[in-house]
Amino acid sequence: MTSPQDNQSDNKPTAKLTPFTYENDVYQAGRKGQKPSITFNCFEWETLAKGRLSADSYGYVWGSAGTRETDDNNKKAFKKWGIVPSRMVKSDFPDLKTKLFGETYDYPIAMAPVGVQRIFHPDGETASAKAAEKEDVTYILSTASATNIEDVAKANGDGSRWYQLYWPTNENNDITVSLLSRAKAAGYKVLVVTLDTYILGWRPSDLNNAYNPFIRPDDIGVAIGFSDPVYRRKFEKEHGKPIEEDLETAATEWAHTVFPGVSHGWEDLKFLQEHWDGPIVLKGIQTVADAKKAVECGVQGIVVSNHGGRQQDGGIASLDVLPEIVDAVGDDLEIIFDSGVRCGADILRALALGAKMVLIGRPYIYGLAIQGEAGVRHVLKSLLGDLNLTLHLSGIKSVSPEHLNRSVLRRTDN
Ligand SMILES: Cc1cc2nc3c(=O)[nH]c(=O)nc-3n(C[C@H](O)[C@H](O)[C@H](O)COP(=O)(O)O)c2cc1C
Ligand SMILES: O=C(O)C(=O)c1ccccc1
Repeated sequence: MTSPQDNQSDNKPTAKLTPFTYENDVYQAGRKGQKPSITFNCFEWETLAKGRLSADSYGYVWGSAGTRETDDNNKKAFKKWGIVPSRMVKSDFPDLKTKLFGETYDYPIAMAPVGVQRIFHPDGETASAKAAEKEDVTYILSTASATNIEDVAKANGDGSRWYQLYWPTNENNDITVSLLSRAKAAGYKVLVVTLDTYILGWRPSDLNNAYNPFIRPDDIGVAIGFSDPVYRRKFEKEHGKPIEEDLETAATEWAHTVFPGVSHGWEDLKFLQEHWDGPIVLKGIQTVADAKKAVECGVQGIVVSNHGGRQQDGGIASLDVLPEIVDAVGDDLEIIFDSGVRCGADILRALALGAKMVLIGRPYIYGLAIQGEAGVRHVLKSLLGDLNLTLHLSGIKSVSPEHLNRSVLRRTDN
């Protein structure tokens, strides 16, 4: 990636003729007869992944709730906003840096928490976390991961990482405290609490395959539970044997611990705030009313997300609720966005509507399925390269709200 600069004098066009961009590398390699090993067509990543994965695994990542209406709406919503370019803007490549929670992040994208990644590639989360570090993109680790908190931190090295909590409901909260202290000790800086998944949604593709990777005993989605000292002790005390002697029961009980079928309430947030001293972000907010409750509770951020349409059918697009939520609480906490982002223009649109950061879900998992770490890196570099050029060719100097805001968009459906 180019390192963006914005300190050029105002009266000279200064964009470098041969920037060190991904596309430039690819075109240069082409002169020597080398063709890229993975497509640059972002929609074909899904098709390629389908060719590589078992029907069960592909169905799991592609799957959405019910009739897929929420997922369809997510994708259609981006098309309702056209990007209107400004001309004669003298500037270098845009500055992609974004500020959240008092920190500067190199890029305005992060990798959404996605569980069970070893069903997509044997290297699973390790490959994704390595790719994240190499591309300077934040990795968000899911509680439903196939790799434990400490091993992912090791793979991520000096990279930026956040931890996503599926919030156990056991009586005295000791498992929650254990997960939080492990995440803190392993260098995860921000706690993302997912609110929309206290039970998995109605997913016809998984039902047809009779497939739920999370309840398998081969530690595909239970690595964090199985490696947790508090959960291990609790299991042993209750069953009189270690987890290893009854993986089946241990997996089922862990699933019930983190997906209890009942939501926590707003009042419970206090407990997390007492046990986590960094920023807390609530993922899954879709209404102004809930966004205001998040402000009242004193959390530092929200992810406007409908889980990529995987949880509730018949929902509206996550992008459609973003502007009203930004208008209501944008000055009070940080707003992050996900659901349906597939290309650079989609990232641009979500940022223009007021998000400070955009999470990428399925696309990087398709990259993982196609070529492990290299596949994830390809997807990240492609999305950033596409974003970079789309901004630049729209005459937008940076992703800060000063330059990238609603004035660059026009509704196309009225
Ligand atoms: C296979 C898969 C597993 C996921 N697992 C989690 C998870 O463990 N925790 C979570 O908060 N969200 C999870 N999500 C939702 C993503 O974090 C994100 O909200 C969603 O993928 C965004 O939509 P998109 O796929 O259209 O980009 C998962 C999504 C997929 C596709
Ligand atoms: O599939 C999902 O969307 C999800 O959040 C999840 C839940 C449990 C295990 C793996 C992923």
